[in-house]
Amino acid sequence: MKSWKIEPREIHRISSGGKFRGSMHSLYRRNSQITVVSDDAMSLYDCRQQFIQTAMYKGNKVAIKNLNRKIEQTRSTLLELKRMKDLHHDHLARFYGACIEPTCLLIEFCPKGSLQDILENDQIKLDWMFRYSLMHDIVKGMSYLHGSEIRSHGGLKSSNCVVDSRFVLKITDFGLRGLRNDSEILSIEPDSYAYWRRLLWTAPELLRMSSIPPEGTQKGDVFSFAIIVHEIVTRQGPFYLGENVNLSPHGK
Ligand SMILES: Nc1nc2c(ncn2[C@@H]2O[C@H](COP(=O)(O)OP(=O)(O)OP(=O)(O)O)[C@@H](O)[C@H]2O)c(=O)[nH]1
Repeated sequence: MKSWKIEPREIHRISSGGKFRGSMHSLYRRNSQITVVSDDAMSLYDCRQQFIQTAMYKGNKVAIKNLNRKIEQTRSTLLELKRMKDLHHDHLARFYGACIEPTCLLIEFCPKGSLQDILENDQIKLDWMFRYSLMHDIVKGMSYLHGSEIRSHGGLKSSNCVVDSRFVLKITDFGLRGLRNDSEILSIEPDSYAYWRRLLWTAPELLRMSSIPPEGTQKGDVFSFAIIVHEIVTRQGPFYLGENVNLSPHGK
């Protein structure tokens, strides 16, 4: 039985996520604290979340990842879909399954947005305990992923770390690389800012390859993790080296 297979009638699409209310609230988790300074901060959050389509599936709010091509039901694809469906961990966004027509993947939706959104939003104050707990969540999720049959992520970056309603960080966008990659690459314009930006988390030894394996490597994931740790520490985006350091090729 294909436990991962989802029928279109089971997916109830919704246009936008819920709004957060309250002018100032603090949320606690494992001795750490995040302070959301104003309602505006959360409105900004909601705007950023429109990038991912959401739906209800069996009473769960899910993120929908549309694929531009058909799921070819080869032995290896079927095996990986089953592996993905069977993978359960507190720090990995759950894979609910795939729909054949229209072709899409259904993944656990985390309402607080991505780690990148949170770090870029200076209305949100993060104390050090909270920052450490975010790093720790990534370590736990990645360590489980590396020990699983999926073996590596290949696209770990701060926008692929999402935060749930209890402020637990979960890693998303892993596995099924063969299915996702074409759709993702096709939707990015070559030589655009987005095209180059996604490579900021890619390890140099992979960048040197003529064709980067979509599933990456475990060592490559460790490099990506280090970039994320730097982002969490500086809150200035990847590769920030201080006010007066310009890494641009045109910088003096
Ligand atoms: N709020 C929220 N945002 C999510 C969730 N999953 C993904 N996103 C965001 O939705 C946006 C689009 O995600 P994707 O379709 O995976 O694409 P991408 O991350 O831009 O591209 P790749 O990582 O290269 O696949 C990104 O900014 C993600 O951070 C989620 O569960 N909750």
